[in-house]
Amino acid sequence: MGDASTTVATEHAVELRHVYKRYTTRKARRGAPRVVDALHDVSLSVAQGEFVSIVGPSGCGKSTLLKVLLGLTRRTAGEVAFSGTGDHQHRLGMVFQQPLLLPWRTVTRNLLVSQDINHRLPPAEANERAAGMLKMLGLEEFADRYPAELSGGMQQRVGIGRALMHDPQILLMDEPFGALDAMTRDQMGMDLLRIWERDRKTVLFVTHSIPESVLLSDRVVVMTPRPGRIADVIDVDLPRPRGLENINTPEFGEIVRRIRTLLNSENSAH
Ligand SMILES: Nc1ncnc2c1ncn2[C@@H]1O[C@H](COP(=O)(O)OP(=O)(O)OP(=O)(O)O)[C@@H](O)[C@H]1O
Repeated sequence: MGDASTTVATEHAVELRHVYKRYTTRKARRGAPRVVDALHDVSLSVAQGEFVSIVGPSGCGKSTLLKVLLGLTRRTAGEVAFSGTGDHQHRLGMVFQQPLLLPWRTVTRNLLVSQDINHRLPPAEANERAAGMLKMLGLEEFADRYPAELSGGMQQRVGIGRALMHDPQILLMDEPFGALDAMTRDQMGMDLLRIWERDRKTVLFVTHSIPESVLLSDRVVVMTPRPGRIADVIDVDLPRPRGLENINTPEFGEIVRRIRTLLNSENSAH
C-alpha cells in the first residue's frame, strides 16, 4: 500500500490506486473503538472529459470517495493522482445535495462568493463570468433575486454554477438532484448533460438512481458496502446526445437491469 499522503501525476483526469479508508470512532465511555471500512481497495481511473456515476446502497462509501478526492478526509492507504499541475482546490468543483446558498446574497453574489474571498480574477472579468454563467443556466432574469425567491431546481442550478465559476477540471457531484421532485430532477439531468456536452468537464456523479446514472454517464461504478468496494464498472455505450426519450429504449432498460441485478446479488451476498 502507498503512503496515504502521496498525490502523484497521471494522464487520466483522476486516478485512485488501491485506496482504503477506515473510520475509527471511539465510543463515549471507554468501549472498544468502532471501525468502519468505508473504502476497501478502491482503484478507478477516470479519463479527461468522462462522465462517471457512482451508485450503491446507503453507506457503501460513495460520499467518502468524493471526500477523499476533495481532501476533506484523509485516506488510510493508497494513492490519488490527478493530471497536470495546479492546486487541488482550483482543480475541483463540488456540488452537494443541498445547494447551500447564502440567503442574504443575490444569485449573482452567490456565484461570486469564492471570488469575493480569494479575488482570483479582476472584478470586471469575474462579473462577466458570472453573467455568462447565469445565461448558461437560464437564470439571467434572476440575477438580482435572493435564494428564497427561487425554486429548488433553480437553487441547485446556482449551486452548479457556483462550482463551475473557477473553471474546475473535475466536477464532483454528491446526489445533486436528490432533494428535487422527479420532474425537476429529470430536467436538471438534461441541463447537466447540456452543460457537460459544451465544456466536457470530467464529472464524478454520485446518485441513488440507477436510471439517472445510465442516462447521464459513460460508465457506472457499482459499489457495495461493508467493506465499501467496487463490485463492477459498467460501460454505458448508448449514443449521445441523449434525451429523456432514451429511457424507454430496450438498450437502456437492459443496462439498468444489469446494474440492478449486480446490486441485488451483492446485497444478498452480505
Ligand atoms: N466521519 C465519519 N466517521 C465515522 N464513520 C463514518 C464517517 N463518515 C462516514 N462513515 C461511515 O462510513 C460508511 C460510508 O459512508 P458514506 O457516507 O461514504 O456512504 P454513502 O455511500 O455516501 O451513503 P449514502 O448513500 O447514505 O449517502 C458508512 O458506514 C458511514 O457510517
